[in-house]
Amino acid sequence: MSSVKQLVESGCIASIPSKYVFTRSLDETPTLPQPEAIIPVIDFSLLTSGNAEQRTKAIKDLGKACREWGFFMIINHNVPEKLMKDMISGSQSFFDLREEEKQEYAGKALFDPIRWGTSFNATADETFFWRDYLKIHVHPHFNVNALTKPAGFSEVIQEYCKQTRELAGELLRGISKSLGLEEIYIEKKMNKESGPHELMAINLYPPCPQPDVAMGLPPHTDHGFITLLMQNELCGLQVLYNGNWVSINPFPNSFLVNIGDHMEILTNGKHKSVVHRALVNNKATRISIGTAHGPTLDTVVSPAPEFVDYKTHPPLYRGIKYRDYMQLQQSNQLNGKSCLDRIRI
Ligand SMILES: O=C(O)CCC(=O)C(=O)O
Ligand SMILES: [Fe+2]
Repeated sequence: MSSVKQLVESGCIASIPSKYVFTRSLDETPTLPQPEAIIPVIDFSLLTSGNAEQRTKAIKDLGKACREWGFFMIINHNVPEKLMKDMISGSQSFFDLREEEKQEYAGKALFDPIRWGTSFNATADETFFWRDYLKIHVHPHFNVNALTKPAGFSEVIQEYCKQTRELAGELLRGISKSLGLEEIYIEKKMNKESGPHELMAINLYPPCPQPDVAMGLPPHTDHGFITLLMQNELCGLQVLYNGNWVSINPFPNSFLVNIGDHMEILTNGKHKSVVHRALVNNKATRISIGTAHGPTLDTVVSPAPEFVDYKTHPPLYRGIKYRDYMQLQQSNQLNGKSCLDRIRI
């Protein structure tokens, strides 16, 4: 396997190999000029505020962001800035290891604990994406000894996951409340007691000589209930909003949150998963770190009774085990909402 990083470092390439040329359709969805799309910003300190009025307002805003965008930014959270920076520098150091050192994690299967690779599914992708990745199943079982290099990175990941798990839990409780349900409704559906599943994807997008021709990650939605995403200072993420691409320029020290397919399934389409993609640039390496928070692998997620009315709003999706859904996504091309479409009734 040749990584994009190795390709870039192997010499001065002026144009990208043909297998990376991503054909954009002629009726390409337009990208909105910046000031026209103000993405929702949720102040986490208000969501957890002791002031009932402030909390109620934050929960209402959260519900609106989930309904209208399926995407929002979180500010004033409790995850230390240094920990987020250490995640970025640890990730960079991992990808900077010699290719032979990373090979230990190459060619692994979807449910192997740690997997290093390139594109999305390099054995099946017709077009390669300009992205290398490190994927780690960080919960419920994360073996700190499984990732020995770079030194100390495992411990940083472990602490980061502990902190972001709390953040995700608070968001899921807020989303449950915003849906008029008991606070722990979604967490119960995740089988929280037996340890919900968390898959972390660390994405590395090296500088690309032809950024308009290549694609970091094509339009897709994420599996799981929500994904928490952070990045280094380089932008590239776009989300689909009202038929337009919106470029996301997050505030420093913030998190981005996507609604995933399992939230859409559970709420029978009330909260829709958001289509997003990652563009590349020709200036510097972009790193993003996304963690999908889903139920336990054996949980079957289906539309919950609270969102189903057999006369007016019957179930829109058939129930499927989280494990099988991930497998379904992995074994097909990453393409918009095509995975969710496979279980649509
Ligand atoms: O790099 C990004 O901003 C998005 C990454 C992403 O969508 C993913 O890992 O699923
Ligand atoms: Fe994604």
